[in-house]
Amino acid sequence: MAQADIAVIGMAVMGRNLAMNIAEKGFKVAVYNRSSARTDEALVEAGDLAGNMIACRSIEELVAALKPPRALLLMVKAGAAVDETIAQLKPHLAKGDIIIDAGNANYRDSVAHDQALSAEGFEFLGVGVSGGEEGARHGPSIMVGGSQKAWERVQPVLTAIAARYQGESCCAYMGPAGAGHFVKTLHNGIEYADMQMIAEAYGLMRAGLGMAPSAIAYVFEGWTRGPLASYLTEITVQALRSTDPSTGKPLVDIILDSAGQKGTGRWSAIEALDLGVPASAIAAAVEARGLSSMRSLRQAVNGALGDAERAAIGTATPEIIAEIEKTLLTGKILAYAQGFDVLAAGSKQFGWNLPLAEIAKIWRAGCIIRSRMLDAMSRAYSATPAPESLILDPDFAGELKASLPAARKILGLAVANGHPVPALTSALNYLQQLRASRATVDLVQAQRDIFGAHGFERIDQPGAHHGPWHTGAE
Ligand SMILES: NC(=O)C1=CN([C@@H]2O[C@H](COP(=O)(O)OP(=O)(O)OC[C@H]3O[C@@H](n4cnc5c(N)ncnc54)[C@H](OP(=O)(O)O)[C@@H]3O)[C@@H](O)[C@H]2O)C=CC1
Ligand SMILES: O=C(CO)[C@H](O)[C@H](O)COP(=O)(O)O
Repeated sequence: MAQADIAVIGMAVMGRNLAMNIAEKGFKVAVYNRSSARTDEALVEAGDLAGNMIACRSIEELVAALKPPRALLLMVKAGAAVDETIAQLKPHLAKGDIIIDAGNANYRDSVAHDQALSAEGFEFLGVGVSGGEEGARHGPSIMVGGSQKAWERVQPVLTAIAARYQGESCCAYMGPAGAGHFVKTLHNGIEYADMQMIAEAYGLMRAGLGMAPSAIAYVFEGWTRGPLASYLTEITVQALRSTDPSTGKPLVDIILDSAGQKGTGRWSAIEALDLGVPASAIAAAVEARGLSSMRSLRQAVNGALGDAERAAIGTATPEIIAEIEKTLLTGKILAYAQGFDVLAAGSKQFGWNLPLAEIAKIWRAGCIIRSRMLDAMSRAYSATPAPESLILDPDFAGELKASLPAARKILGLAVANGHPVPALTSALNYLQQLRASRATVDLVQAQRDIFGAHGFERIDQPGAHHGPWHTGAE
């Protein structure tokens, strides 16, 4: 009998935890996985919650279990798995049924799915979900894109299962299809930058100040009570306090220094480039992960040029630690500013009218980049008119002004002493370029005109100009 409010397809980490979350909120959820063993495991793991779950072992069974119009939430691998699942579902669905892709899809795929499915009479939602396993189980941040009608149908479920920040649900409608996954992609781009900059600050304390992981954990723990308070700061403490049971060494020292990535960070950097918006801190973080995985090249360069001599940048005094905190704060504000600039540009380009203040609000809890700073960001974007950049919000401008001298000093020391700090320096250079009263591209314009007659504007006369360029010697 059709009795389930929603289906979840994909019983891996995210899907099974979302299903338990849905069941816990009092909804009936039909669950299905390509291989049934995972469905069985999910039901066992659900314990008492299994009473609100209907295990289905075929697509036919799944579709029959759902109340019309049927809502089917896919939580499978992004890309081909989504395409294949949609193709398998379609013959069994009726017009008006809703397919929800809640994985980390590329927003372009969501736009294409929406077009194809709506032409056949189905509804589509592209939904970004962030929070990992814990978030999926107890409250993720949820970014919805797609048809309004479909959103209204599933809003009670999605709003109920999302995280709450001071009583407000961290689930919101972002705009038409594509908007939800675009916002999730930029969430992950910011996530990459934040994580990389934390790792660079760690590197400065470890190799630059000679501190042990446990001592650095203590520093990060202090930072969880200040402006850097965030989930990522908290899990950094957890990571640095962990010990490898088999060797007794800090676990972080046992982990291969080669980072994985599934694509969302790279997509953020690509979208930023496509939209012509600088997102240098995000791009640097993506490149740092890519470079970390080029192990044979790294070894070859190390062998050819010798080990990088990472010299001390000082001793671990409270003063220098406070300066590193300010450096990280500077980088973090700028990375978020860049991420929001890409969102604003995408919104304009695609006519989405993305709610920037709302985005900052629903990122305050549940998601991986949840942080104290996002509350101030939601306030900043609630202003009328909204600031052109977060850097121009008086509170963030004040924070940057106060932190900038420390960031310059620390990053100067880092570069001079051989410490790689690509994301932090990218962020700082971005700001230094933005605030320079005169950029050095006057010379670039001169070069373009000399080799390509591209012309230039003068500061004292309107119109396009060429040369005259000096020729001959001296
Ligand atoms: N893990 C995380 O922290 C987060 C993940 N996400 C996103 O959520 C989605 C699910 O993530 P996660 O739970 O980690 O699982 P995975 O990304 O590891 O995907 C595994 C699931 O996909 C199914 N699957 C794979 N290929 C196919 C296919 N061709 N047809 C049908 N089903 C297929 C698997 O079924 P089977 O068991 O039969 O192989 C399984 O249910 C992904 O898009 C991911 O990027 C989003 C936020 C956080
Ligand atoms: O979406 C997420 C969190 O928000 C996922 O954890 C995602 O897999 C992280 O990306 P990557 O695997 O590329 O580090």
